[in-house]
Amino acid sequence: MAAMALLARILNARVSPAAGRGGFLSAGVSRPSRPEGARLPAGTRAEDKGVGRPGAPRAGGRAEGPRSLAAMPGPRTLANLVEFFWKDGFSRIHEIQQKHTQEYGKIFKSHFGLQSVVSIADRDMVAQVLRAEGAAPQRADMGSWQEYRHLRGRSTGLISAEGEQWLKMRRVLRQRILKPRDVAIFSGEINQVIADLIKRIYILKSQAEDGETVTNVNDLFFKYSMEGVATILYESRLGCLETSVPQPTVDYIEALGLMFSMFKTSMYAGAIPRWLRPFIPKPWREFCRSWDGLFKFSQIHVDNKLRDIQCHMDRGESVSGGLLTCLFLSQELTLEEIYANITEMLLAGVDTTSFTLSWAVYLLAWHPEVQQTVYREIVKNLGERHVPTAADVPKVPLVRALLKETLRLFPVLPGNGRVTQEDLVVGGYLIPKGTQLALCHYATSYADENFPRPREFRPERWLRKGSLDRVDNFGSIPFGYGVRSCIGQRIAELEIHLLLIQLLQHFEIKTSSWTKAVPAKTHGLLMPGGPIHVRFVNRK
Ligand code: HEM
Repeated sequence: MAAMALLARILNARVSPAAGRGGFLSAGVSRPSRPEGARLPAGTRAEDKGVGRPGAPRAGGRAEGPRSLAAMPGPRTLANLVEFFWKDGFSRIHEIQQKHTQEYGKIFKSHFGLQSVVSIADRDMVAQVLRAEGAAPQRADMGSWQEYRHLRGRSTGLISAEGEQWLKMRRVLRQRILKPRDVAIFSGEINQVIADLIKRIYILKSQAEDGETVTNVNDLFFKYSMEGVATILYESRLGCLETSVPQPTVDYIEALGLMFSMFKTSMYAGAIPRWLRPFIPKPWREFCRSWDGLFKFSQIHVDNKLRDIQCHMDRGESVSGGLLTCLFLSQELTLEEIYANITEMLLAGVDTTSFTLSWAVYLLAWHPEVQQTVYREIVKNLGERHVPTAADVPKVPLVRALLKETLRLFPVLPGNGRVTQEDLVVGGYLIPKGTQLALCHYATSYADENFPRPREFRPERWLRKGSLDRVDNFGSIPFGYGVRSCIGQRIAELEIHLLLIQLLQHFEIKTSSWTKAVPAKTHGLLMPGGPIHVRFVNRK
């Protein structure tokens, strides 16, 4: 299914190859103290080794300047075109990150037509770029998103907005959903959705040939994620987990599907200059059509809720509620801003969560010993049938570790983007203001120096050994970092933690004769490259 594909398109498609052979153990990111200096071979300069400040005098006394982008290694335009368009590199962006990192090193430059992108596949450089960001970081050029909104008289939402407009909306939403305690109040609603999902699993099992296998679990988790996030965003149920799904919900799923199926087409929508549109109209037309569908759906549900609130107010009753109610009553956002943000959050919150759940279940099925350890912790600390709430999650650290390890192995957004807002020196190179950076999270997630035995599924690597132990690691930041990080992180975590606990309480998840090894593929997001089939065996 589709959703966050467009955000991911922006974030990933620009993530091409990453760079420079070996070399950069740690690289400084700082504002350049002077313009481009003399060029030295990569790996020989002080700041390449992370031991010099740009512009600082070297041991011999002469100040050494950063190298220019022209000196940065990277794949040539033609090689990139062949890789992406001829060899369908768009579905292997995650692998290409690793390949290019090996070929060119941890910082490298790629060209896509007129645009060049600097890719960074080093944990410390990523950390320093993100720590150096200003008040309103920019992820990528959102011109086509903004143009659609302008055309239809719509507002931008958090994903598509920039500058002051973004800051204003982020400030409002941050107060409501950014902290775990803000979203803890939704445990009850999410648990109702989980109860429906578990009922659905029993129904699907009863229809299965072997009485246990659920085929294509992502279909199920897509419905769960959509229902879960909509419960929070719209404060109402959509009926995704019912046997017969209501028509507007079916229409919305189709609009998402359209966006997903035309992933490449929609990429071109932004890339094709306006003057060419009369000659190649399809990408832009489809892009608008799918946004029309997504906005329409959100508007129907937001309006329903607002009418309901208005009725209560007209009767003089006091009104309280969740996110939408608060947004409406506080009047900090205009109605158009509410529509736009709810639309973009729904778009961002469905596939991301469902792919992560699919991978978690896949990993548990293939690693029964890990599953058993997690299950034992749940039974010991929560009990066999205790319905958990957010307050219970810290009592089962292995469940949190399971999610972190799943997202390390399968980061839904294998790469992220930033446009530099001032000149920076990264890895010894001067990166001018306005450069598109691609942060290669997939490559850093699989780097030995960040995660020993990186291919192994070992949730316990995320457990803290003591209260002072820190397991944060910029090698794996699946929700991003800093002021522009994922606003829905706590919602996603709540949905995933509560569901994993209850799934394991009810079922032992096992492979079946239909279960195959499923590779990851990039289709905007990093997703299962084939259907995942597993058995849900009832616990005694
Ligand atoms: C496993 C689930 C999820 C993952 C892995 C994920 C990951 C991400 C990442 C990596 C970013 C970019 C952060 C950055 O640039 O630093 C992002 C942005 C965003 N996410 Fe999520 N996300 C998930 C679920 C959700 C959910 C459930 C929602 C909504 C309820 C959501 C809403 C957003 C929004 C609105 C943005 C843009 C924020 C901004 O620009 O201010 N995400 N997400």
